[in-house]
Amino acid sequence: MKISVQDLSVRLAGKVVLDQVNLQIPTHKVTALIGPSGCGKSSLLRSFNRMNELLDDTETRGEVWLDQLNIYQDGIDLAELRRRVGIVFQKPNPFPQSVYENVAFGLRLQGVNSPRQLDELVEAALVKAALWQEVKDRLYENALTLSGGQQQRLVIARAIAIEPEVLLLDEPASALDPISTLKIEELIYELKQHYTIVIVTHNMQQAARVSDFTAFMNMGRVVEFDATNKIFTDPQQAQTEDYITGRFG
Ligand SMILES: Nc1ncnc2c1ncn2[C@@H]1O[C@H](COP(=O)(O)OP(=O)(O)OP(=O)(O)O)[C@@H](O)[C@H]1O
Repeated sequence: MKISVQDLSVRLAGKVVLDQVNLQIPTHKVTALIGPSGCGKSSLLRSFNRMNELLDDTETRGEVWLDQLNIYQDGIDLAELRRRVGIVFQKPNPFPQSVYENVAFGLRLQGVNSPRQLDELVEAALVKAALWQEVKDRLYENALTLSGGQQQRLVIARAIAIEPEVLLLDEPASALDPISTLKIEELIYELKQHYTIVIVTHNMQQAARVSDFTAFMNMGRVVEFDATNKIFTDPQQAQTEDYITGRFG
């Protein structure tokens, strides 16, 4: 297991958004979080690198373990935690700087200063993000001139340049056209060889295509967690079945 969630409850502005969640996220697999709008998928995802705390008035109880580290214990280095557990959001958010600089930025913060080493690591990250061929002649153009799908792959390159162990993807393709979505899905398939991936998606076909395991959530709880194939063909809970057959949500 890469991440172990134990009795995790989260309140945002006094409202319970996660209620005693227990979940085990397997290493080097893709785990999808699905469920109706507002059920707590993003809040659960953000608890894996303590991003909920960036919001006002949050309260977290319970434990989240990253390997042997209890990430909610006192004295955690949050910058290092967020290096190990990177996150990509729905809307691509590259910096308004060059393609190259978007990827180099985090590397410089990690202390990589040699131009040759930076060049190598930027290229490697863009290759891994399946973007290199499209941008190798545009490295010094503003990242905002890329298409939305390219921008999202750039953001993924930026996240993986600093060698995270876990990649959190919060609806990474929902703002993209079908072809860009397919590219992101193919990329997820490649990336799971190196990273543990957790993806929030509204799109059940997408969850079925890209994930190995699926957690179905409802009203702040994990109702059912199992192999994706099992969840979509033989769910054990009536609520899960109702959701995947489109009876609610
Ligand atoms: N900053 C906030 N302050 C207070 N409540 C919030 C905040 N962000 C989210 N919530 C509430 O927390 C609950 C869970 O939200 P969350 O975004 O985790 O759900 P979700 O399943 O990801 O939803 P969606 O699929 O619509 O994105 C919702 O009821 C939402 O209204």
